[in-house]
Amino acid sequence: MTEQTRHYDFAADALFLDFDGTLVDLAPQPEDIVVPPELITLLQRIQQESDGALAIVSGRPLDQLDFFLAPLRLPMAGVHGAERRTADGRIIQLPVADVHHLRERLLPLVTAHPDLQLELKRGALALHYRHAPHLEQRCIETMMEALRHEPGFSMLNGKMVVEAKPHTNKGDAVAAFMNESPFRGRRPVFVGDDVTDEAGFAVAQAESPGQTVRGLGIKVGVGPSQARVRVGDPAAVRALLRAALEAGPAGRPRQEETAG
Ligand SMILES: O=P(O)(O)OC[C@H]1O[C@H](O[C@H]2O[C@H](CO)[C@@H](O)[C@H](O)[C@H]2O)[C@H](O)[C@@H](O)[C@@H]1O
Repeated sequence: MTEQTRHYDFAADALFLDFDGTLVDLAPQPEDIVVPPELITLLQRIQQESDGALAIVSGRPLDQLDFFLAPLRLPMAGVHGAERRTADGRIIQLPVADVHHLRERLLPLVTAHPDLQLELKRGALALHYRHAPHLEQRCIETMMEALRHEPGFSMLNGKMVVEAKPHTNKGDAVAAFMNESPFRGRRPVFVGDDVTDEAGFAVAQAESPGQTVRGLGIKVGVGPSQARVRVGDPAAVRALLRAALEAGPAGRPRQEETAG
Protein backbone atom coordinates (compact mmCIF):
# COMPACT_ATOMS: atom_id res chain seq x y z
CA MET A 1 0.00 0.00 0.00
CA THR A 2 1.53 3.34 -1.06
CA GLU A 3 1.36 6.56 0.98
CA GLN A 4 -1.25 7.84 -1.51
CA THR A 5 -3.58 4.92 -0.81
CA ARG A 6 -2.78 4.49 2.88
CA HIS A 7 -5.83 6.01 4.45
CA TYR A 8 -5.53 4.43 7.89
CA ASP A 9 -2.50 4.01 10.14
CA PHE A 10 -3.21 2.03 13.31
CA ALA A 11 -0.20 3.58 15.05
CA ALA A 12 -1.41 7.19 14.72
CA ASP A 13 -5.16 7.08 14.09
CA ALA A 14 -8.35 6.48 16.03
CA LEU A 15 -10.61 4.24 13.93
CA PHE A 16 -14.42 4.51 14.02
CA LEU A 17 -16.32 1.87 12.08
CA ASP A 18 -19.98 1.73 11.18
CA PHE A 19 -21.35 -1.83 11.12
CA ASP A 20 -24.13 -2.66 8.58
CA GLY A 21 -23.05 -1.99 5.00
CA THR A 22 -19.52 -1.14 6.15
CA LEU A 23 -18.11 -4.18 7.94
CA VAL A 24 -20.79 -6.65 6.84
CA ASP A 25 -22.95 -6.85 3.74
CA LEU A 26 -26.57 -5.81 4.05
CA ALA A 27 -29.05 -8.69 4.41
CA PRO A 28 -32.79 -9.12 3.86
CA GLN A 29 -33.48 -8.95 7.62
CA PRO A 30 -31.46 -7.24 10.37
CA GLU A 31 -30.85 -10.61 12.08
CA ASP A 32 -29.67 -12.31 8.86
CA ILE A 33 -26.33 -10.59 8.41
CA VAL A 34 -23.25 -12.80 8.12
CA VAL A 35 -20.09 -11.83 9.97
CA PRO A 36 -17.05 -13.18 8.10
CA PRO A 37 -14.71 -14.90 10.61
CA GLU A 38 -11.85 -12.83 9.15
CA LEU A 39 -13.54 -9.67 10.41
CA ILE A 40 -13.25 -10.75 14.05
CA THR A 41 -9.54 -11.50 13.60
CA LEU A 42 -8.92 -8.17 11.84
CA LEU A 43 -10.71 -6.12 14.51
CA GLN A 44 -8.89 -7.98 17.27
CA ARG A 45 -5.51 -7.30 15.67
CA ILE A 46 -6.31 -3.63 15.09
CA GLN A 47 -7.46 -3.24 18.67
CA GLN A 48 -4.13 -4.63 19.85
CA GLU A 49 -1.92 -2.75 17.39
CA SER A 50 -3.71 0.58 17.95
CA ASP A 51 -3.57 0.32 21.76
CA GLY A 52 -7.36 0.11 21.80
CA ALA A 53 -8.13 3.14 19.59
CA LEU A 54 -10.92 1.36 17.70
CA ALA A 55 -14.67 1.76 18.20
CA ILE A 56 -17.80 0.55 16.42
CA VAL A 57 -20.36 3.34 15.86
CA SER A 58 -23.72 1.94 14.80
CA GLY A 59 -27.47 2.44 14.68
CA ARG A 60 -27.83 -0.96 16.31
CA PRO A 61 -27.99 -1.42 20.08
CA LEU A 62 -24.81 -2.49 21.90
CA ASP A 63 -26.13 -5.93 22.81
CA GLN A 64 -26.74 -6.80 19.15
CA LEU A 65 -23.26 -5.63 18.18
CA ASP A 66 -21.75 -7.71 21.00
CA PHE A 67 -23.71 -10.73 19.79
CA PHE A 68 -22.47 -10.41 16.21
CA LEU A 69 -18.87 -9.57 17.16
CA ALA A 70 -18.44 -12.14 19.94
CA PRO A 71 -16.05 -12.89 21.55
CA LEU A 72 -14.82 -9.28 21.07
CA ARG A 73 -15.92 -6.60 23.55
CA LEU A 74 -14.98 -3.41 21.76
CA PRO A 75 -15.63 0.22 22.65
CA MET A 76 -18.89 1.01 20.89
CA ALA A 77 -21.61 3.54 20.33
CA GLY A 78 -25.08 2.14 19.66
CA VAL A 79 -28.45 3.56 18.59
CA HIS A 80 -26.74 6.43 16.71
CA GLY A 81 -24.86 7.57 19.83
CA ALA A 82 -27.57 7.15 22.47
CA GLU A 83 -25.55 4.47 24.22
CA ARG A 84 -21.84 3.96 24.48
CA ARG A 85 -19.28 1.59 25.96
CA THR A 86 -16.04 3.41 26.67
CA ALA A 87 -12.59 1.89 26.27
CA ASP A 88 -12.49 1.16 30.02
CA GLY A 89 -15.79 -0.70 29.81
CA ARG A 90 -18.20 1.88 31.27
CA ILE A 91 -21.70 1.92 29.78
CA ILE A 92 -23.14 5.40 29.20
CA GLN A 93 -26.82 5.62 28.31
CA LEU A 94 -28.12 9.07 27.37
CA PRO A 95 -31.70 9.89 28.41
CA VAL A 96 -34.09 8.96 25.60
CA ALA A 97 -37.81 9.25 24.88
CA ASP A 98 -40.21 6.33 25.35
CA VAL A 99 -40.91 4.62 22.02
CA HIS A 100 -44.22 3.01 22.95
CA HIS A 101 -46.57 5.84 21.99
CA LEU A 102 -44.72 6.22 18.71
CA ARG A 103 -45.07 2.48 18.08
CA GLU A 104 -48.84 2.73 18.58
CA ARG A 105 -49.02 5.45 15.95
CA LEU A 106 -47.16 3.24 13.42
CA LEU A 107 -48.93 -0.04 14.18
CA PRO A 108 -51.94 0.48 11.86
CA LEU A 109 -49.62 0.79 8.84
CA VAL A 110 -47.53 -2.22 9.85
CA THR A 111 -50.60 -4.32 10.60
CA ALA A 112 -52.08 -3.47 7.20
CA HIS A 113 -48.78 -4.35 5.46
CA PRO A 114 -47.15 -7.43 7.00
CA ASP A 115 -44.10 -7.00 4.72
CA LEU A 116 -43.14 -3.98 6.81
CA GLN A 117 -41.07 -4.60 9.92
CA LEU A 118 -40.88 -2.54 13.10
CA GLU A 119 -37.64 -2.77 15.06
CA LEU A 120 -37.82 -1.43 18.60
CA LYS A 121 -34.72 -0.22 20.38
CA ARG A 122 -34.14 1.79 23.53
CA GLY A 123 -35.10 5.30 22.41
CA ALA A 124 -35.44 4.48 18.71
CA LEU A 125 -37.74 2.74 16.32
CA ALA A 126 -36.87 1.56 12.82
CA LEU A 127 -39.56 1.01 10.21
CA HIS A 128 -38.06 -1.35 7.60
CA TYR A 129 -39.56 -1.49 4.11
CA ARG A 130 -36.89 -3.63 2.36
CA HIS A 131 -39.60 -6.20 1.49
CA ALA A 132 -42.12 -3.56 0.39
CA PRO A 133 -40.07 -0.86 -1.39
CA HIS A 134 -43.21 0.52 -3.04
CA LEU A 135 -44.31 1.62 0.47
CA GLU A 136 -41.28 3.89 0.99
CA GLN A 137 -43.25 7.11 0.63
CA ARG A 138 -46.10 5.85 2.84
CA CYS A 139 -43.58 4.89 5.52
CA ILE A 140 -41.87 8.29 5.38
CA GLU A 141 -45.15 10.20 5.51
CA THR A 142 -46.53 8.05 8.34
CA MET A 143 -43.34 8.48 10.34
CA MET A 144 -43.32 12.26 9.73
CA GLU A 145 -46.90 12.53 10.91
CA ALA A 146 -46.23 10.38 13.98
CA LEU A 147 -43.21 12.48 14.90
CA ARG A 148 -45.29 15.66 14.86
CA HIS A 149 -46.75 14.33 18.10
CA GLU A 150 -43.53 12.83 19.49
CA PRO A 151 -40.89 15.54 19.85
CA GLY A 152 -38.25 13.30 21.47
CA PHE A 153 -37.06 11.89 18.16
CA SER A 154 -35.32 12.88 14.94
CA MET A 155 -36.18 11.24 11.64
CA LEU A 156 -33.53 9.46 9.60
CA ASN A 157 -33.93 7.94 6.14
CA GLY A 158 -31.54 5.02 5.88
CA LYS A 159 -31.16 2.06 3.55
CA MET A 160 -34.70 0.68 3.10
CA VAL A 161 -35.54 2.04 6.53
CA VAL A 162 -37.02 5.16 8.04
CA GLU A 163 -35.99 5.55 11.61
CA ALA A 164 -37.08 7.62 14.60
CA LYS A 165 -33.93 8.06 16.63
CA PRO A 166 -32.83 10.15 19.61
CA HIS A 167 -31.59 13.66 18.78
CA THR A 168 -28.01 12.52 19.37
CA ASN A 169 -25.97 11.35 16.37
CA LYS A 170 -22.84 9.44 15.44
CA GLY A 171 -20.79 12.64 15.36
CA ASP A 172 -21.58 13.23 19.03
CA ALA A 173 -20.35 9.71 19.78
CA VAL A 174 -17.08 10.26 17.88
CA ALA A 175 -16.53 13.57 19.70
CA ALA A 176 -17.12 11.86 23.06
CA PHE A 177 -14.63 9.09 22.28
CA MET A 178 -12.06 11.63 21.05
CA ASN A 179 -12.14 13.26 24.49
CA GLU A 180 -11.14 10.00 26.12
CA SER A 181 -8.11 7.73 26.27
CA PRO A 182 -6.87 6.01 24.11
CA PHE A 183 -8.53 8.01 21.30
CA ARG A 184 -7.47 11.48 22.47
CA GLY A 185 -4.63 13.03 20.42
CA ARG A 186 -5.00 10.62 17.52
CA ARG A 187 -6.35 11.46 14.07
CA PRO A 188 -9.99 10.30 13.73
CA VAL A 189 -10.84 8.10 10.74
CA PHE A 190 -14.54 7.32 10.31
CA VAL A 191 -15.74 4.64 7.87
CA GLY A 192 -19.45 4.37 7.00
CA ASP A 193 -21.92 3.76 4.20
CA ASP A 194 -25.20 5.50 5.01
CA VAL A 195 -26.83 8.85 5.76
CA THR A 196 -26.39 8.40 9.53
CA ASP A 197 -22.62 8.21 8.98
CA GLU A 198 -22.42 11.73 7.54
CA ALA A 199 -22.46 13.13 11.10
CA GLY A 200 -19.47 10.90 11.88
CA PHE A 201 -17.62 12.10 8.76
CA ALA A 202 -18.33 15.73 9.68
CA VAL A 203 -16.80 15.43 13.14
CA ALA A 204 -13.86 13.30 11.96
CA GLN A 205 -13.00 15.76 9.17
CA ALA A 206 -13.59 18.96 11.14
CA GLU A 207 -10.68 21.19 12.00
CA SER A 208 -10.69 21.39 15.77
CA PRO A 209 -8.32 23.10 18.18
CA GLY A 210 -7.50 19.87 20.03
CA GLN A 211 -6.50 18.01 16.87
CA THR A 212 -3.10 18.38 15.27
CA VAL A 213 -4.18 16.82 11.96
CA ARG A 214 -7.58 16.90 10.32
CA GLY A 215 -9.27 13.51 10.27
CA LEU A 216 -10.75 11.53 7.44
CA GLY A 217 -14.13 10.19 6.36
CA ILE A 218 -14.23 7.08 4.19
CA LYS A 219 -17.55 6.49 2.43
CA VAL A 220 -18.44 2.93 1.48
CA GLY A 221 -20.40 2.58 -1.77
CA VAL A 222 -22.29 5.07 -3.88
CA GLY A 223 -24.34 8.15 -3.02
CA PRO A 224 -23.55 11.72 -2.09
CA SER A 225 -21.17 12.17 0.81
CA GLN A 226 -18.86 14.71 2.39
CA ALA A 227 -16.29 11.94 3.04
CA ARG A 228 -13.01 12.67 1.31
CA VAL A 229 -12.25 9.06 0.39
CA ARG A 230 -14.45 6.35 -1.06
CA VAL A 231 -14.23 2.55 -1.13
CA GLY A 232 -16.55 0.09 -2.88
CA ASP A 233 -18.07 -2.28 -0.35
CA PRO A 234 -17.51 -4.09 2.98
CA ALA A 235 -15.03 -6.49 1.35
CA ALA A 236 -12.98 -3.45 0.28
CA VAL A 237 -13.12 -2.09 3.85
CA ARG A 238 -11.80 -5.38 5.18
CA ALA A 239 -9.07 -5.31 2.51
CA LEU A 240 -8.12 -1.78 3.58
CA LEU A 241 -7.82 -2.89 7.22
CA ARG A 242 -5.85 -5.98 6.25
CA ALA A 243 -3.47 -3.90 4.12
CA ALA A 244 -2.96 -1.40 6.94
CA LEU A 245 -1.94 -4.22 9.27
CA GLU A 246 0.37 -5.76 6.68
CA ALA A 247 2.00 -2.38 5.93
CA GLY A 248 2.84 -1.76 9.58
CA PRO A 249 3.01 1.68 11.25
CA ALA A 250 3.50 4.58 8.85
CA GLY A 251 5.71 6.66 11.10
CA ARG A 252 4.00 10.03 10.81
CA PRO A 253 3.86 13.12 10.93
CA ARG A 254 1.53 12.62 8.00
CA GLN A 255 0.68 15.06 5.23
CA GLU A 256 -2.86 16.37 4.91
CA GLU A 257 -4.97 13.86 2.93
CA THR A 258 -6.09 14.85 -0.54
CA ALA A 259 -9.59 14.12 -1.74
CA GLY A 260 -9.95 10.53 -2.96
O1 LIG B 1 -25.38 2.26 11.68
P1 LIG B 1 -25.41 0.87 11.11
O2 LIG B 1 -24.51 -0.08 11.82
O3 LIG B 1 -25.17 0.87 9.61
O4 LIG B 1 -26.90 0.35 11.34
C1 LIG B 1 -27.97 0.93 10.58
C2 LIG B 1 -29.19 0.06 10.69
O5 LIG B 1 -28.77 -1.27 10.34
C3 LIG B 1 -29.76 -2.29 10.38
O6 LIG B 1 -30.63 -2.13 9.26
C4 LIG B 1 -29.97 -2.17 8.02
O7 LIG B 1 -29.29 -3.43 7.88
C5 LIG B 1 -30.15 -4.59 7.81
C6 LIG B 1 -29.26 -5.82 7.72
O8 LIG B 1 -28.44 -5.74 6.60
C7 LIG B 1 -31.10 -4.46 6.61
O9 LIG B 1 -31.98 -5.59 6.56
C8 LIG B 1 -31.90 -3.15 6.72
O10 LIG B 1 -32.69 -2.97 5.55
C9 LIG B 1 -30.95 -1.97 6.88
O11 LIG B 1 -31.67 -0.75 7.07
C10 LIG B 1 -30.49 -2.30 11.71
O12 LIG B 1 -31.60 -3.17 11.63
C11 LIG B 1 -30.93 -0.91 12.15
O13 LIG B 1 -31.37 -0.99 13.51
C12 LIG B 1 -29.74 0.05 12.10
O14 LIG B 1 -30.15 1.36 12.49
